[in-house]
Amino acid sequence: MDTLAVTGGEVLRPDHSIDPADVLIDTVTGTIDAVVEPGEVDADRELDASGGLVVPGLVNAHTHVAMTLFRGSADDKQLDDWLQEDIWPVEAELQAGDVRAGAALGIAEMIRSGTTAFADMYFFMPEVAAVVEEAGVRARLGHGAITVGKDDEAAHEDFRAGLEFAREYDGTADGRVRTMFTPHSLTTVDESFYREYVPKAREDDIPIHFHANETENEVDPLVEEYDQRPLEYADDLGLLAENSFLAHGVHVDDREIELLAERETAVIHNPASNMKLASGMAPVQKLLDAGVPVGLGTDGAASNNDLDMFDEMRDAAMIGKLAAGDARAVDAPAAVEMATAGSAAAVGFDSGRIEAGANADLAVIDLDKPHLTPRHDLLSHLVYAVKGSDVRHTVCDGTVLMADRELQTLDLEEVIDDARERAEALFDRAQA
Ligand SMILES: CSC[C@H]1O[C@@H](n2cnc3c(O)ncnc32)[C@H](O)[C@@H]1O
Ligand SMILES: [Zn+2]
Repeated sequence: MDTLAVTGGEVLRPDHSIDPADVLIDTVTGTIDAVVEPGEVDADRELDASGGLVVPGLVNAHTHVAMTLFRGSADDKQLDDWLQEDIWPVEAELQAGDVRAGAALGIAEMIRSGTTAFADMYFFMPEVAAVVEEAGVRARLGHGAITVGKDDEAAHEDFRAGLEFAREYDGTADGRVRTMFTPHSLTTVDESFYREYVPKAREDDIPIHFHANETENEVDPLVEEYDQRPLEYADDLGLLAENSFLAHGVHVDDREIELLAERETAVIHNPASNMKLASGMAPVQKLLDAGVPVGLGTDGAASNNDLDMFDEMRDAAMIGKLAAGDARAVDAPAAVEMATAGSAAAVGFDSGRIEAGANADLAVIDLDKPHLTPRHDLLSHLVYAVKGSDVRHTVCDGTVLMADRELQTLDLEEVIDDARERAEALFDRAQA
Protein backbone atom coordinates (compact mmCIF):
# COMPACT_ATOMS: atom_id res chain seq x y z
CA MET A 1 0.00 0.00 0.00
CA ASP A 2 1.23 3.52 -0.86
CA THR A 3 -0.16 6.27 1.33
CA LEU A 4 -0.61 10.02 1.37
CA ALA A 5 -1.61 11.93 4.50
CA VAL A 6 -3.32 15.31 4.40
CA THR A 7 -2.17 16.74 7.71
CA GLY A 8 -2.65 19.68 10.03
CA GLY A 9 -6.02 20.89 8.79
CA GLU A 10 -9.55 21.04 10.08
CA VAL A 11 -11.77 18.50 8.38
CA LEU A 12 -15.40 18.87 7.28
CA ARG A 13 -17.17 15.61 8.24
CA PRO A 14 -20.31 14.16 6.58
CA ASP A 15 -22.45 15.39 9.51
CA HIS A 16 -21.08 18.93 8.82
CA SER A 17 -19.06 19.03 12.03
CA ILE A 18 -15.56 20.44 11.60
CA ASP A 19 -12.61 19.40 13.75
CA PRO A 20 -8.82 19.06 13.52
CA ALA A 21 -7.91 15.73 11.90
CA ASP A 22 -5.52 14.10 9.44
CA VAL A 23 -6.79 12.21 6.38
CA LEU A 24 -4.94 9.02 5.41
CA ILE A 25 -5.30 8.07 1.76
CA ASP A 26 -4.53 4.76 0.07
CA THR A 27 -3.20 6.07 -3.25
CA VAL A 28 -3.38 2.63 -4.88
CA THR A 29 -7.13 2.23 -4.44
CA GLY A 30 -7.68 6.01 -4.51
CA THR A 31 -9.83 5.84 -1.39
CA ILE A 32 -9.75 7.34 2.09
CA ASP A 33 -8.26 4.82 4.51
CA ALA A 34 -8.94 6.68 7.75
CA VAL A 35 -9.64 10.06 9.30
CA VAL A 36 -7.64 10.23 12.50
CA GLU A 37 -6.61 12.46 15.41
CA PRO A 38 -3.94 15.01 14.35
CA GLY A 39 -0.38 13.72 14.47
CA GLU A 40 -1.29 10.01 14.51
CA VAL A 41 -0.65 9.09 10.89
CA ASP A 42 2.43 7.54 9.44
CA ALA A 43 2.31 7.85 5.64
CA ASP A 44 4.67 7.61 2.69
CA ARG A 45 4.01 11.25 1.78
CA GLU A 46 2.34 14.25 3.38
CA LEU A 47 0.34 17.16 2.00
CA ASP A 48 0.43 20.10 4.37
CA ALA A 49 -3.04 21.43 5.21
CA SER A 50 -2.07 23.42 8.28
CA GLY A 51 -4.24 26.47 8.82
CA GLY A 52 -6.61 25.10 6.19
CA LEU A 53 -10.02 23.51 5.90
CA VAL A 54 -10.20 20.08 4.26
CA VAL A 55 -13.47 19.59 2.38
CA PRO A 56 -14.79 16.97 -0.03
CA GLY A 57 -13.94 17.79 -3.63
CA LEU A 58 -16.93 19.64 -5.05
CA VAL A 59 -19.03 17.87 -7.68
CA ASN A 60 -20.28 19.95 -10.61
CA ALA A 61 -23.29 17.81 -11.52
CA HIS A 62 -24.31 19.63 -14.70
CA THR A 63 -22.00 21.37 -17.12
CA HIS A 64 -20.84 21.51 -20.73
CA VAL A 65 -17.18 21.92 -19.93
CA ALA A 66 -15.91 22.69 -23.44
CA MET A 67 -18.24 25.70 -23.55
CA THR A 68 -15.47 27.63 -21.79
CA LEU A 69 -14.56 28.60 -25.38
CA PHE A 70 -17.90 30.49 -25.53
CA ARG A 71 -17.32 32.43 -22.29
CA GLY A 72 -18.36 36.07 -22.76
CA SER A 73 -19.44 35.54 -26.38
CA ALA A 74 -23.20 35.66 -25.79
CA ASP A 75 -24.57 37.48 -22.75
CA ASP A 76 -27.84 39.07 -21.70
CA LYS A 77 -30.32 36.95 -23.67
CA GLN A 78 -33.12 34.52 -22.80
CA LEU A 79 -32.41 30.80 -23.33
CA ASP A 80 -34.14 30.25 -26.70
CA ASP A 81 -32.65 33.32 -28.42
CA TRP A 82 -29.29 32.63 -26.81
CA LEU A 83 -29.18 29.04 -28.12
CA GLN A 84 -30.67 29.70 -31.56
CA GLU A 85 -28.99 33.02 -32.42
CA ASP A 86 -25.63 32.74 -30.67
CA ILE A 87 -24.68 29.27 -29.43
CA TRP A 88 -25.92 26.71 -31.95
CA PRO A 89 -24.55 28.53 -35.06
CA VAL A 90 -21.06 28.48 -33.50
CA GLU A 91 -21.42 24.90 -32.20
CA ALA A 92 -22.13 23.88 -35.82
CA GLU A 93 -18.49 24.81 -36.56
CA LEU A 94 -16.99 22.89 -33.61
CA GLN A 95 -14.09 20.54 -34.30
CA ALA A 96 -12.70 17.82 -32.04
CA GLY A 97 -9.67 19.97 -31.18
CA ASP A 98 -11.92 22.79 -29.98
CA VAL A 99 -13.68 20.49 -27.55
CA ARG A 100 -10.35 19.17 -26.31
CA ALA A 101 -9.02 22.70 -25.73
CA GLY A 102 -12.24 23.93 -24.10
CA ALA A 103 -12.41 20.86 -21.88
CA ALA A 104 -8.79 21.30 -20.77
CA LEU A 105 -9.47 24.95 -19.93
CA GLY A 106 -12.63 24.08 -17.99
CA ILE A 107 -11.04 21.20 -16.14
CA ALA A 108 -8.05 23.38 -15.19
CA GLU A 109 -10.50 25.99 -13.89
CA MET A 110 -12.40 23.37 -11.91
CA ILE A 111 -9.28 21.84 -10.34
CA ARG A 112 -8.16 25.36 -9.37
CA SER A 113 -11.48 25.93 -7.62
CA GLY A 114 -11.69 22.63 -5.74
CA THR A 115 -13.98 20.66 -8.06
CA THR A 116 -12.87 17.07 -8.53
CA ALA A 117 -15.81 15.58 -10.43
CA PHE A 118 -18.37 16.71 -12.98
CA ALA A 119 -21.19 15.53 -15.23
CA ASP A 120 -21.07 16.71 -18.83
CA MET A 121 -23.20 16.34 -21.95
CA TYR A 122 -21.73 17.71 -25.17
CA PHE A 123 -20.20 16.81 -28.52
CA PHE A 124 -16.87 15.05 -29.40
CA MET A 125 -16.99 13.38 -25.99
CA PRO A 126 -13.94 11.10 -26.57
CA GLU A 127 -11.95 14.35 -26.45
CA VAL A 128 -13.43 15.23 -23.05
CA ALA A 129 -12.71 11.69 -21.82
CA ALA A 130 -9.08 12.05 -22.94
CA VAL A 131 -8.63 15.28 -20.95
CA VAL A 132 -10.33 13.75 -17.90
CA GLU A 133 -7.83 10.89 -18.10
CA GLU A 134 -4.84 13.22 -18.43
CA ALA A 135 -5.97 15.74 -15.80
CA GLY A 136 -6.85 13.09 -13.18
CA VAL A 137 -10.38 14.26 -12.40
CA ARG A 138 -13.54 12.14 -12.31
CA ALA A 139 -16.46 12.60 -14.71
CA ARG A 140 -19.76 11.20 -15.92
CA LEU A 141 -19.91 11.91 -19.64
CA GLY A 142 -22.62 11.71 -22.29
CA HIS A 143 -22.86 12.53 -25.98
CA GLY A 144 -25.69 15.09 -26.20
CA ALA A 145 -28.31 13.90 -28.67
CA ILE A 146 -30.92 16.16 -30.22
CA THR A 147 -33.45 15.84 -33.08
CA VAL A 148 -34.50 19.45 -33.83
CA GLY A 149 -32.99 20.72 -37.08
CA LYS A 150 -31.95 17.21 -38.21
CA ASP A 151 -33.37 14.83 -40.78
CA ASP A 152 -34.48 11.42 -39.57
CA GLU A 153 -31.30 9.55 -40.52
CA ALA A 154 -28.97 12.16 -38.97
CA ALA A 155 -31.02 12.13 -35.77
CA HIS A 156 -30.86 8.32 -35.54
CA GLU A 157 -27.11 8.50 -36.14
CA ASP A 158 -26.83 10.97 -33.25
CA PHE A 159 -28.77 8.72 -30.87
CA ARG A 160 -26.83 5.61 -31.91
CA ALA A 161 -23.61 7.58 -31.29
CA GLY A 162 -24.89 8.47 -27.83
CA LEU A 163 -25.43 4.84 -26.89
CA GLU A 164 -22.15 3.74 -28.46
CA PHE A 165 -20.16 6.34 -26.55
CA ALA A 166 -21.85 5.32 -23.29
CA ARG A 167 -21.05 1.64 -23.86
CA GLU A 168 -17.49 2.11 -25.09
CA TYR A 169 -16.15 4.63 -22.59
CA ASP A 170 -17.72 3.50 -19.33
CA GLY A 171 -15.03 2.66 -16.77
CA THR A 172 -12.13 4.12 -18.76
CA ALA A 173 -9.38 6.27 -17.18
CA ASP A 174 -8.99 3.68 -14.40
CA GLY A 175 -12.70 3.94 -13.63
CA ARG A 176 -12.70 7.75 -13.33
CA VAL A 177 -14.79 8.08 -16.50
CA ARG A 178 -18.35 6.81 -16.20
CA THR A 179 -20.93 7.42 -18.88
CA MET A 180 -24.60 8.25 -19.38
CA PHE A 181 -27.22 8.59 -22.12
CA THR A 182 -28.03 12.28 -22.65
CA PRO A 183 -30.99 13.32 -24.79
CA HIS A 184 -30.81 17.14 -24.79
CA SER A 185 -34.26 18.07 -23.47
CA LEU A 186 -37.96 17.20 -23.47
CA THR A 187 -38.71 19.78 -26.20
CA THR A 188 -35.70 19.31 -28.51
CA VAL A 189 -36.00 15.53 -28.90
CA ASP A 190 -38.90 13.99 -30.78
CA GLU A 191 -41.09 11.60 -28.75
CA SER A 192 -40.44 8.65 -31.09
CA PHE A 193 -36.71 8.85 -30.31
CA TYR A 194 -37.40 8.65 -26.58
CA ARG A 195 -39.68 5.64 -27.20
CA GLU A 196 -36.99 3.88 -29.21
CA TYR A 197 -33.78 4.68 -27.34
CA VAL A 198 -34.68 5.00 -23.63
CA PRO A 199 -35.46 1.26 -23.36
CA LYS A 200 -32.08 0.49 -24.97
CA ALA A 201 -30.28 2.63 -22.38
CA ARG A 202 -32.31 1.06 -19.57
CA GLU A 203 -31.51 -2.47 -20.83
CA ASP A 204 -27.81 -1.71 -20.33
CA ASP A 205 -28.41 0.11 -17.04
CA ILE A 206 -27.00 3.35 -18.46
CA PRO A 207 -27.91 6.44 -16.38
CA ILE A 208 -29.94 9.12 -18.18
CA HIS A 209 -29.44 12.88 -17.88
CA PHE A 210 -31.44 15.60 -19.68
CA HIS A 211 -32.53 19.26 -19.43
CA ALA A 212 -36.11 19.72 -18.19
CA ASN A 213 -38.50 22.45 -17.06
CA GLU A 214 -35.81 25.11 -17.45
CA THR A 215 -38.07 27.87 -18.85
CA GLU A 216 -41.81 28.37 -19.22
CA ASN A 217 -41.30 27.86 -22.97
CA GLU A 218 -40.40 24.25 -22.18
CA VAL A 219 -43.57 23.69 -20.21
CA ASP A 220 -46.39 25.23 -22.27
CA PRO A 221 -45.85 23.37 -25.59
CA LEU A 222 -45.79 19.99 -23.80
CA VAL A 223 -48.93 20.77 -21.80
CA GLU A 224 -50.61 21.84 -25.05
CA GLU A 225 -49.52 18.78 -27.05
CA TYR A 226 -49.85 16.03 -24.45
CA ASP A 227 -52.15 17.53 -21.83
CA GLN A 228 -49.49 16.49 -19.34
CA ARG A 229 -46.96 18.41 -17.28
CA PRO A 230 -43.41 17.90 -18.69
CA LEU A 231 -42.35 15.55 -15.91
CA GLU A 232 -45.52 13.47 -16.27
CA TYR A 233 -44.59 13.16 -19.94
CA ALA A 234 -40.99 12.31 -18.94
CA ASP A 235 -42.28 9.65 -16.57
CA ASP A 236 -44.43 8.19 -19.34
CA LEU A 237 -41.28 7.98 -21.49
CA GLY A 238 -39.47 6.02 -18.76
CA LEU A 239 -37.07 8.88 -18.05
CA LEU A 240 -37.64 9.19 -14.30
CA ALA A 241 -35.72 6.65 -12.24
CA GLU A 242 -33.17 6.43 -9.46
CA ASN A 243 -30.27 6.54 -11.91
CA SER A 244 -31.70 9.50 -13.85
CA PHE A 245 -30.93 13.11 -13.07
CA LEU A 246 -32.30 16.18 -14.74
CA ALA A 247 -30.86 19.67 -15.07
CA HIS A 248 -32.81 22.75 -13.93
CA GLY A 249 -36.33 21.77 -12.77
CA VAL A 250 -37.17 25.45 -12.41
CA HIS A 251 -40.83 25.38 -13.43
CA VAL A 252 -42.18 22.33 -11.60
CA ASP A 253 -45.59 22.05 -9.93
CA ASP A 254 -46.48 20.09 -6.78
CA ARG A 255 -47.47 16.92 -8.69
CA GLU A 256 -44.13 16.95 -10.55
CA ILE A 257 -42.23 17.41 -7.28
CA GLU A 258 -44.10 14.42 -5.84
CA LEU A 259 -43.23 12.36 -8.93
CA LEU A 260 -39.54 13.22 -8.63
CA ALA A 261 -39.54 12.19 -4.98
CA GLU A 262 -41.40 8.95 -5.74
CA ARG A 263 -39.02 8.03 -8.57
CA GLU A 264 -35.93 9.20 -6.58
CA THR A 265 -34.85 11.25 -9.61
CA ALA A 266 -32.38 14.00 -8.78
CA VAL A 267 -32.69 17.62 -9.84
CA ILE A 268 -29.45 19.45 -10.56
CA HIS A 269 -29.88 23.08 -9.61
CA ASN A 270 -28.00 25.64 -11.76
CA PRO A 271 -28.69 28.95 -10.00
CA ALA A 272 -26.26 31.22 -11.88
CA SER A 273 -27.43 30.03 -15.30
CA ASN A 274 -31.09 30.35 -14.24
CA MET A 275 -30.49 33.93 -13.12
CA LYS A 276 -28.38 34.97 -16.12
CA LEU A 277 -30.82 33.59 -18.70
CA ALA A 278 -33.73 34.87 -16.58
CA SER A 279 -35.16 31.34 -16.67
CA GLY A 280 -36.69 31.61 -13.20
CA MET A 281 -36.14 30.52 -9.60
CA ALA A 282 -36.15 26.78 -8.88
CA PRO A 283 -38.17 25.91 -5.75
CA VAL A 284 -35.15 24.28 -4.13
CA GLN A 285 -36.33 24.31 -0.50
CA LYS A 286 -39.64 22.81 -1.63
CA LEU A 287 -37.78 20.06 -3.50
CA LEU A 288 -35.62 19.32 -0.45
CA ASP A 289 -38.65 19.30 1.88
CA ALA A 290 -40.39 16.84 -0.44
CA GLY A 291 -37.39 14.50 -0.34
CA VAL A 292 -36.22 15.06 -3.91
CA PRO A 293 -32.45 14.46 -4.26
CA VAL A 294 -30.82 17.76 -5.25
CA GLY A 295 -27.34 18.38 -6.67
CA LEU A 296 -25.64 21.53 -7.90
CA GLY A 297 -24.09 22.52 -11.23
CA THR A 298 -22.67 25.51 -13.03
CA ASP A 299 -24.10 24.69 -16.48
CA GLY A 300 -21.74 25.86 -19.25
CA ALA A 301 -19.42 28.84 -18.93
CA ALA A 302 -21.43 30.74 -21.57
CA SER A 303 -24.39 31.09 -19.20
CA ASN A 304 -22.58 31.54 -15.87
CA ASN A 305 -19.75 32.68 -16.79
CA ASP A 306 -17.37 30.58 -14.69
CA LEU A 307 -17.15 27.04 -13.33
CA ASP A 308 -16.56 28.00 -9.68
CA MET A 309 -18.74 25.81 -7.45
CA PHE A 310 -18.15 28.09 -4.45
CA ASP A 311 -19.92 30.86 -6.37
CA GLU A 312 -22.65 28.37 -7.16
CA MET A 313 -23.18 27.43 -3.49
CA ARG A 314 -23.52 31.10 -2.62
CA ASP A 315 -25.94 31.70 -5.50
CA ALA A 316 -27.98 28.63 -4.48
CA ALA A 317 -28.32 29.88 -0.92
CA MET A 318 -29.22 33.41 -2.05
CA ILE A 319 -31.77 32.58 -4.75
CA GLY A 320 -33.17 29.73 -2.62
CA LYS A 321 -34.15 32.31 -0.01
CA LEU A 322 -35.67 34.63 -2.60
CA ALA A 323 -37.65 31.80 -4.21
CA ALA A 324 -39.03 30.69 -0.84
CA GLY A 325 -39.52 34.24 0.44
CA ASP A 326 -37.84 33.02 3.59
CA ALA A 327 -34.27 33.77 4.73
CA ARG A 328 -34.14 30.39 6.50
CA ALA A 329 -34.48 28.52 3.20
CA VAL A 330 -31.44 26.82 1.58
CA ASP A 331 -29.13 27.48 4.51
CA ALA A 332 -25.36 26.90 4.48
CA PRO A 333 -25.53 23.17 5.41
CA ALA A 334 -28.08 22.59 2.61
CA ALA A 335 -25.91 24.37 0.03
CA VAL A 336 -22.78 22.43 1.08
CA GLU A 337 -24.70 19.14 1.00
CA MET A 338 -25.95 19.89 -2.54
CA ALA A 339 -22.45 20.64 -3.88
CA THR A 340 -20.85 17.59 -2.25
CA ALA A 341 -22.80 14.46 -1.23
CA GLY A 342 -25.97 15.53 -3.09
CA SER A 343 -24.23 16.01 -6.43
CA ALA A 344 -22.05 12.93 -5.94
CA ALA A 345 -25.08 10.72 -5.26
CA ALA A 346 -26.98 12.17 -8.23
CA VAL A 347 -24.08 11.53 -10.58
CA GLY A 348 -23.34 8.12 -9.07
CA PHE A 349 -19.91 8.59 -7.48
CA ASP A 350 -18.91 7.46 -3.99
CA SER A 351 -17.38 10.89 -3.40
CA GLY A 352 -18.54 14.06 -1.66
CA ARG A 353 -17.70 12.91 1.88
CA ILE A 354 -14.50 12.70 3.89
CA GLU A 355 -14.86 9.31 5.50
CA ALA A 356 -13.06 5.96 5.42
CA GLY A 357 -14.02 4.00 2.30
CA ALA A 358 -15.04 6.99 0.17
CA ASN A 359 -13.13 8.12 -2.92
CA ALA A 360 -10.14 10.24 -1.92
CA ASP A 361 -11.46 13.38 -3.63
CA LEU A 362 -10.87 16.51 -1.57
CA ALA A 363 -9.81 20.15 -1.55
CA VAL A 364 -7.87 22.15 1.02
CA ILE A 365 -8.96 25.75 1.51
CA ASP A 366 -6.51 28.36 2.76
CA LEU A 367 -8.35 30.11 5.59
CA ASP A 368 -5.64 32.67 6.23
CA LYS A 369 -7.40 35.41 4.25
CA PRO A 370 -9.00 38.72 5.26
CA HIS A 371 -12.36 37.78 3.76
CA LEU A 372 -12.35 34.58 5.84
CA THR A 373 -11.68 36.40 9.13
CA PRO A 374 -12.87 35.97 11.89
CA ARG A 375 -13.89 32.30 12.03
CA HIS A 376 -17.26 32.26 13.78
CA ASP A 377 -18.58 29.49 11.56
CA LEU A 378 -16.52 27.76 8.88
CA LEU A 379 -19.58 26.19 7.25
CA SER A 380 -20.97 29.70 6.79
CA HIS A 381 -17.65 30.80 5.24
CA LEU A 382 -17.72 27.88 2.81
CA VAL A 383 -21.00 29.07 1.32
CA TYR A 384 -21.00 32.82 1.81
CA ALA A 385 -17.33 33.89 1.72
CA VAL A 386 -14.90 31.34 0.25
CA LYS A 387 -13.91 31.78 -3.41
CA GLY A 388 -12.49 29.16 -5.72
CA SER A 389 -9.17 31.01 -5.66
CA ASP A 390 -8.88 30.24 -1.91
CA VAL A 391 -8.30 26.55 -2.73
CA ARG A 392 -4.70 25.61 -1.95
CA HIS A 393 -4.57 21.88 -2.86
CA THR A 394 -6.87 19.60 -4.85
CA VAL A 395 -6.75 15.79 -4.67
CA CYS A 396 -8.75 13.33 -6.77
CA ASP A 397 -8.66 9.54 -6.59
CA GLY A 398 -5.74 9.88 -4.17
CA THR A 399 -3.64 11.86 -6.66
CA VAL A 400 -2.60 15.45 -6.00
CA LEU A 401 -3.87 17.51 -8.96
CA MET A 402 -2.95 20.91 -7.52
CA ALA A 403 -0.39 21.63 -4.78
CA ASP A 404 0.05 25.15 -3.42
CA ARG A 405 -2.00 26.38 -6.43
CA GLU A 406 0.37 24.72 -8.96
CA LEU A 407 -1.40 22.34 -11.32
CA GLN A 408 0.39 18.98 -11.31
CA THR A 409 -1.20 17.22 -14.29
CA LEU A 410 -1.89 20.03 -16.78
CA ASP A 411 0.37 22.77 -18.11
CA LEU A 412 -1.77 25.84 -17.37
CA GLU A 413 0.05 28.19 -19.74
CA GLU A 414 -0.27 25.75 -22.61
CA VAL A 415 -3.94 25.13 -21.79
CA ILE A 416 -4.72 28.87 -21.83
CA ASP A 417 -2.77 29.53 -25.06
CA ASP A 418 -4.44 26.63 -26.82
CA ALA A 419 -7.92 27.66 -25.68
CA ARG A 420 -7.36 31.26 -26.83
CA GLU A 421 -6.22 30.11 -30.29
CA ARG A 422 -9.01 27.57 -30.72
CA ALA A 423 -11.69 30.06 -29.58
CA GLU A 424 -10.47 32.69 -32.02
CA ALA A 425 -10.38 30.28 -34.97
CA LEU A 426 -13.78 28.80 -34.05
CA PHE A 427 -15.49 32.19 -33.94
CA ASP A 428 -13.73 33.26 -37.17
CA ARG A 429 -15.12 30.17 -38.92
CA ALA A 430 -18.60 30.86 -37.55
CA GLN A 431 -18.54 34.46 -38.78
CA ALA A 432 -17.20 33.64 -42.25
C1 LIG B 1 -26.70 18.45 -27.09
S1 LIG B 1 -25.25 18.82 -26.18
C2 LIG B 1 -25.74 20.05 -25.03
C3 LIG B 1 -26.38 21.26 -25.67
O1 LIG B 1 -26.93 22.01 -24.61
C4 LIG B 1 -26.71 23.35 -24.86
N1 LIG B 1 -26.92 24.11 -23.65
C5 LIG B 1 -26.03 24.78 -22.91
N2 LIG B 1 -26.63 25.35 -21.86
C6 LIG B 1 -27.94 25.01 -21.94
C7 LIG B 1 -29.06 25.29 -21.17
O2 LIG B 1 -29.01 26.05 -20.09
N3 LIG B 1 -30.25 24.78 -21.54
C8 LIG B 1 -30.35 24.03 -22.66
N4 LIG B 1 -29.32 23.75 -23.45
C9 LIG B 1 -28.14 24.23 -23.08
C10 LIG B 1 -25.34 23.38 -25.43
O3 LIG B 1 -25.07 24.60 -26.05
C11 LIG B 1 -25.40 22.20 -26.38
O4 LIG B 1 -25.95 22.56 -27.60
ZN1 LIG C 1 -27.07 22.63 -19.57
